Amino acid sequence: MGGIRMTVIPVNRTPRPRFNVGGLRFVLRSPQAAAGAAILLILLLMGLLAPLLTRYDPTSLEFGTWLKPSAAHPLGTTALGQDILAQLLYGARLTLLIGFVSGLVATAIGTAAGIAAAYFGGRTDEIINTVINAFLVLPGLPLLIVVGAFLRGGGVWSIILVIAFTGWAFGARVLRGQALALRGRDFVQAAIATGEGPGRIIFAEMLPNLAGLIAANFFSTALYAVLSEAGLSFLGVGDVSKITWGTMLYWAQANQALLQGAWWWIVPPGLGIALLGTAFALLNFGIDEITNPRANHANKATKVLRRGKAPQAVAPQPDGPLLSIRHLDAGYVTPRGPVRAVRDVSLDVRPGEFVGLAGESGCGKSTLAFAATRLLDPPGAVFGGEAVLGGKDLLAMNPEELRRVRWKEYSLVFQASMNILNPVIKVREQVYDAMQAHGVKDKEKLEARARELFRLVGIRESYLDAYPHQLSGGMKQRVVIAIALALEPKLVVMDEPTTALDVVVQRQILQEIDEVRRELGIAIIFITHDLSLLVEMSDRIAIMYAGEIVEEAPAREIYAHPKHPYTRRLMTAFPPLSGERERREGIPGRPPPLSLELSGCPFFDRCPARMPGLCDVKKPANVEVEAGHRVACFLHSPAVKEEGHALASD
Ligand SMILES: Nc1ncnc2c1ncn2[C@@H]1O[C@H](COP(=O)(O)OP(=O)(O)OP(=O)(O)O)[C@@H](O)[C@H]1O
Repeated sequence: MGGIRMTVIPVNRTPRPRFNVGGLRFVLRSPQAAAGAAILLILLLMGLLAPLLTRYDPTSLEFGTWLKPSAAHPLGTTALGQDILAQLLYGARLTLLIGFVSGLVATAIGTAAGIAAAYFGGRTDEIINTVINAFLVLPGLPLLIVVGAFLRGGGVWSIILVIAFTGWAFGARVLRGQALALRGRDFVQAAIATGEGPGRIIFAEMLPNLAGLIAANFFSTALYAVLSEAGLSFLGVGDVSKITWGTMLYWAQANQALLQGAWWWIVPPGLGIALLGTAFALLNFGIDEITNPRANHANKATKVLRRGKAPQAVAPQPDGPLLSIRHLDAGYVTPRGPVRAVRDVSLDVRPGEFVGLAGESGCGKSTLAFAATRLLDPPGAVFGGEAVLGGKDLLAMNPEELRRVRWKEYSLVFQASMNILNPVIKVREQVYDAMQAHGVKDKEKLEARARELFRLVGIRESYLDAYPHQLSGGMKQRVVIAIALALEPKLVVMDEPTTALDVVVQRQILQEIDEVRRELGIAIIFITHDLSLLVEMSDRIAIMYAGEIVEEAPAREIYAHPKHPYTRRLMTAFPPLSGERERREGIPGRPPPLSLELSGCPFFDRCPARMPGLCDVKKPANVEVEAGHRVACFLHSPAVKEEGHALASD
């Protein structure tokens, strides 16, 4: 199915941050993050409480030189007679500031560049990617030294700028790669298809999924910043008049502390840098663990609890169709001309009715469903006709009118719908979102409705707290069905909603769907290849062939007395509802290409009962041959048949 798969069910998300990466709860949940945070906190406190932890001024030269560690100077003194403990404590301030601020600036640049490149693509991506690559191929240290030397004398802020300027590109590249993958995911495509703006998509859909990566990026850039500052200072390129752990190492080296055997001058700042690096690395791992729900949770057993509920009476079906499709023409605009996948199709769906749509692969079922619900994306196009839902022609609505009725009046579930669930957002919020987007704000109502929906589709309520990956495919599809039902639409279009699932789960879900629609009186258009399934479930079945509806009748009637030769062949191609399984015949031949215009019956070439000179010359009209039973075949329409014969003998 080209062009239509991105269109989805009514998930409308509100842009709110869903990650509280810094939350204490999260830190406590990951031992690594907890250890990293503890080390960082200690180093931070060292800097902040420096005046309380030492009574010495770090720049004071009043002590003896090269003093070994002692009670008066626990870490000894420098060659100039400064107290090393005081330098270590005060040095933590600038070291941490440079690490954090450079990390933040570089991460912000990298994130903005990476996401902008991935989201906007095309020229924007080309330009940003070229700049990223240019920065990546420039050797890091020489670049740092050159820019550092250039900005020398600019103080701490110039160091921060230098580090951020040279350190953003790696993060940008990683972010771009991830964001590109994310942009192709169904839930982002869904957001685009439902008309969400770039800001909302980037901040509400993409950023939460990239939060782990961005956090990891921040900590690795902060680590890079601390090491770069140490390196620059060590080489004397930084501002060596300031006290940082890097400049401490510079002065120790400049005074040949190692040759003097003054290890106490080198070890403390070296250890400080190593500890800070360890803290950032641990936080990095921990945050990955926290923000990546897959890594965080073992895949739990996803046993589905089904409730034993007696089916209730079918909702009364008042006269008049809920959906009336009239002379719908739709298909695809291709370089080789239009493909007419839906040809002059008319079909009514009454309130509460279960209408099955069957036919071989490629006959236009999905195109019909998507076109009629105005969800056909380019290159798909509606060429003509109307689709009147509750008195309003969907095909004539402006985008705003359409947005108001879509999802509230009708929704859609298709085979890959479960992929529209955002993997990093709990299921509860995704169910809430659909309702919130249409005005339900009261938390209690939202929760009660979410629970009710889960009960309806047969999922234990506790799974509202789960992330999508914790659910099996069947459960995810149930969640999507629950969301599609959230606003109690009058019509739900289901395009092979269970095909990707195993047979047992398929059955269970289909029974649930049937019960739900009976309970809520929702009309359903159900598309599947499985005709025997449709016969069991549907009130009415429409058979499509080569873009046309060739037969339409109550389910039992079409099963017991199929009239169109194609329907008959289709029935024999499927196993019977009961009795022994036997080998089934396929239908020989292929349907005609939908790019062709056909003058006669589209089944002519494969029809065992074809009447040359008639069926290939004139198109049989779709007429009601018995109450509620329509067929487009000369064999079953005497009047038309006579007319056709007259034509054939002309
Ligand atoms: N993007 C596209 N460009 C051109 N032709 C397309 C495109 N998408 C679908 N088609 C054609 O439209 C016709 C109808 O496709 P459609 O998917 O509606 O059939 P279907 O009956 O739903 O098939 P299936 O059961 O396999 O999903 C097919 O012949 C298909 O090749």
